[in-house]
Amino acid sequence: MRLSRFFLPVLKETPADAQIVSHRLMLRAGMIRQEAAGIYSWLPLGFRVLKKIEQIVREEQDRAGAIELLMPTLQPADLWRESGRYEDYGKEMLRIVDRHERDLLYGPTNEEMITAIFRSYCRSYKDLPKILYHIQWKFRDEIRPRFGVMRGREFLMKDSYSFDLDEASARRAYNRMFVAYLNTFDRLGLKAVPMRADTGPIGGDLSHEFIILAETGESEVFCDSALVDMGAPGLDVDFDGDLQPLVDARTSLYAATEEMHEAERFAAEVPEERRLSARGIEVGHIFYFGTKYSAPLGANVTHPDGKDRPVHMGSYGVGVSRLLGAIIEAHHDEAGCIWPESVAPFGVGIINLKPGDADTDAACQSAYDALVKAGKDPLLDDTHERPGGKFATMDLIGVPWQLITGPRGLKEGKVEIKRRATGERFEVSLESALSQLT
Ligand SMILES: Nc1ncnc2c1ncn2[C@@H]1O[C@H](COS(=O)(=O)NC(=O)[C@@H](N)CS)[C@@H](O)[C@H]1O
Repeated sequence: MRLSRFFLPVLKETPADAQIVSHRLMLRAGMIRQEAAGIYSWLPLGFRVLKKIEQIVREEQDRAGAIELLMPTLQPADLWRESGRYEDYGKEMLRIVDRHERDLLYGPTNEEMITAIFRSYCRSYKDLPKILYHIQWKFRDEIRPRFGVMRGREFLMKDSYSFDLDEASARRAYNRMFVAYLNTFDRLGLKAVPMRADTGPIGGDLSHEFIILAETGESEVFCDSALVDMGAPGLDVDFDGDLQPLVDARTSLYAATEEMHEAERFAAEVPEERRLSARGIEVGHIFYFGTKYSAPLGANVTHPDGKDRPVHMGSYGVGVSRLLGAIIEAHHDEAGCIWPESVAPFGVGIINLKPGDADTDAACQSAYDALVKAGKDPLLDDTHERPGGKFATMDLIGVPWQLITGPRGLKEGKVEIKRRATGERFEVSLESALSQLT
């Protein structure tokens, strides 16, 4: 992409009302634009990152055996009357009446709808187990949307739903998602800690939140610090095998959100030097809630003994749009974002220090062509901005590598590459720069 043809409305000044660094940087870097409280347009740079995050979430769901579909954002109120949540959900629910005076709502989550889909087609234990998921926009009329996309009103969520014969089988689905989440957040460059969590409006009696430790996080959490560096299970995990030991290794160590925290247990179970209390960002939340929705909605299957019983279910959410904020909170410096290569909007930023100078233009073009060919998705700053401004913009938008070319360096056959995450700079020939970057 050539910057002169892109659409990157960076802001010179820091927006006053943005209280946390991820919100400030997303506005300054021209990634989002607020259209209303908690409702954003995703400008090209932010949208590129959102799609990369979404794709990694998708790949790890598929690896875990979940099947993707897509449900609408709008839902009939009658479904929620069947489950009894239409009234309970309260003011966070955006209720809509269509031209035929029918009650609709903008879905905050999809337990009812996915259960209605399941009950329409699945009647036998032979149809189980199933994990179905979609990646779809949700609406929750938060009383105080804040921190940019971190707590929006319209936000993108991956929500999966599992259907099993009984609790034992449902726990295997829960374990699949637990492991898939650890791998997902690891691929996003995040250290996510699974914590015992409250089940809230979703319900059930088994739930874990996946928390990124960050001082600007809204959640207060307490855990055994040994959990933080435990690493992810790895992409070669056998999802058809017994995942319980992997899950037990993590859930046997103390980790709880504020609502679930038990100070005495914390003191008794965790050696003092490993007691970590911190603030964190909830990027995922998984639940097992048995027949909470399948019973009222009549989602029954015939068991091998011929008896009909409601299926056992769980739901598993990831805050896809929230993850942009979480990744910036975890990876930034005073100059701007520092995107992990897996989700960076561009792989390499080429800076032409003197557009119009034949040698420099030629060097930039050949670097650009080589990087495109290598699938590195380069951004070429071919604008007539002064060099200082070019460096500042490339640092702000957080592209992991910069390739800087100008007439002086080229005279000595040199270009400069800079690693954004560490600031390291290397003066090398264009050839060796390209062999390093491709
Ligand atoms: N207002 C919000 N803005 C941005 N992300 C949000 C918001 N509310 C929730 N999320 C994200 O969505 C994830 C799942 O939301 S949830 O309420 O915990 N779980 C569910 O809705 C279940 N139906 C899981 S499928 C959360 O872990 C969080 O990362």
